Amino acid sequence: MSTLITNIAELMTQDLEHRVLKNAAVVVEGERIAWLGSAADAPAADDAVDAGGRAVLPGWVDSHTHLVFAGDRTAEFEARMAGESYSAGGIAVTVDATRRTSDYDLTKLAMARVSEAVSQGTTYLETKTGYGLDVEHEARSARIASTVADEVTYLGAHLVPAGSDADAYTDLVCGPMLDAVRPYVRWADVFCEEGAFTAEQSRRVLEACRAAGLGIRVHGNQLGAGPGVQLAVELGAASVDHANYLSAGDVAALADSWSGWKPGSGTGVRGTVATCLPACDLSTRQPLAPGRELLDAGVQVALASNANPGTSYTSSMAFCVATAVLQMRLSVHEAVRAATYGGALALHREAGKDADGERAVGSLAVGHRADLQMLNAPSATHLAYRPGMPLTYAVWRAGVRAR
Ligand SMILES: N=CN[C@@H](CCC(=O)O)C(=O)O
Ligand SMILES: [Zn+2]
Repeated sequence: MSTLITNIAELMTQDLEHRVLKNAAVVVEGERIAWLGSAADAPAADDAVDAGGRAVLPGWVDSHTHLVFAGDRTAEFEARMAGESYSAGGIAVTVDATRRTSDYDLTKLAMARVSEAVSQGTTYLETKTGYGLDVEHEARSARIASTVADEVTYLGAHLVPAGSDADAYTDLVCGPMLDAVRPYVRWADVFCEEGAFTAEQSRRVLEACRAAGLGIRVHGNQLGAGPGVQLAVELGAASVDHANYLSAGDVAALADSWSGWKPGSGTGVRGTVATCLPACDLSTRQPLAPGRELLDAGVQVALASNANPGTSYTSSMAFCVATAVLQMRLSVHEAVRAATYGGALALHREAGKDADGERAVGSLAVGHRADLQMLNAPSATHLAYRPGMPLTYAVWRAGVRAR
């Protein structure tokens, strides 16, 4: 079954050549993109959709969310808006509520959050554990996450639970807890920050998880300068997320990590993506991550929602893109790229693999997964020009119409 989507005013491909086509068309066949180009040259298909002069771009790749949780942190948010600052300790409130929620209810909550994201144009989504913090509940979160998200990250090292010794808890994270989550996860993460895990503890977690075959990522430099970025680069993490407080040395280390990468062909050795989380920065009143500076230095940048109940209770990637343009000084093309191709790069899914039939996501090209969104607007510029407007008009996820 094939579908021709035609009469597209602007097709922002985010492919390796950064092509933006006018008066374009796309053919979707099964789960893949079978053809794209000028509408005048489009081949016939079983079915046709008239875009009516709207814009089409890749679906958002949200490479950083925490969706498996229960409970509410409105009071903490209100206190923060009244002047209090965010601290890692708030995580414990969500851990408590999450542990007290049944599998069925927790799954329903997570599924509803994924649906919310998809209805706003997200077509590929990562989510993390991290609100279980004991072997039983981390394994449960990982299992539930694996039923609702495309990619699952083990974040047992989110917070040292009250009453636990930090080093003993780190041993647990590196040992029995890792064994219990291992069947469900592809990535491991650590919150390397004052009040969470030290550099030494973070290193132990990342090394143990890497040895177990997981890809690694880091929450770093969110609340102040710290060792997260350097550790992430040194250990070859796929991404360091937050990256608000960066020294010149941090930016240089991230840039250096990309020296073996050829952006024009998408080949070579990937470095560490800097994943900026602007919705979180606004909600915690932190300075926005220096996305402009990172791009100018040659760092590959992603934008993600960081949807979670504490610091960023939104899965709106369009909001992140608008903020990146309006306040972080990215161009629309750069911001959309960071929210699509950048996220895919941070998840090592930008190129796909022939061997297991895994298709590339985050950009539009023949053979890639047919993950597309159509805006109720003639160009992607409207994402920033009309911030906050409900511009998602249609969504295809792996070739299936999801909205
Ligand atoms: N920074 C650490 N973890 C989350 C917040 C989790 C929470 O406060 O519940 C984040 O990415 O912002
Ligand atoms: Zn996070």
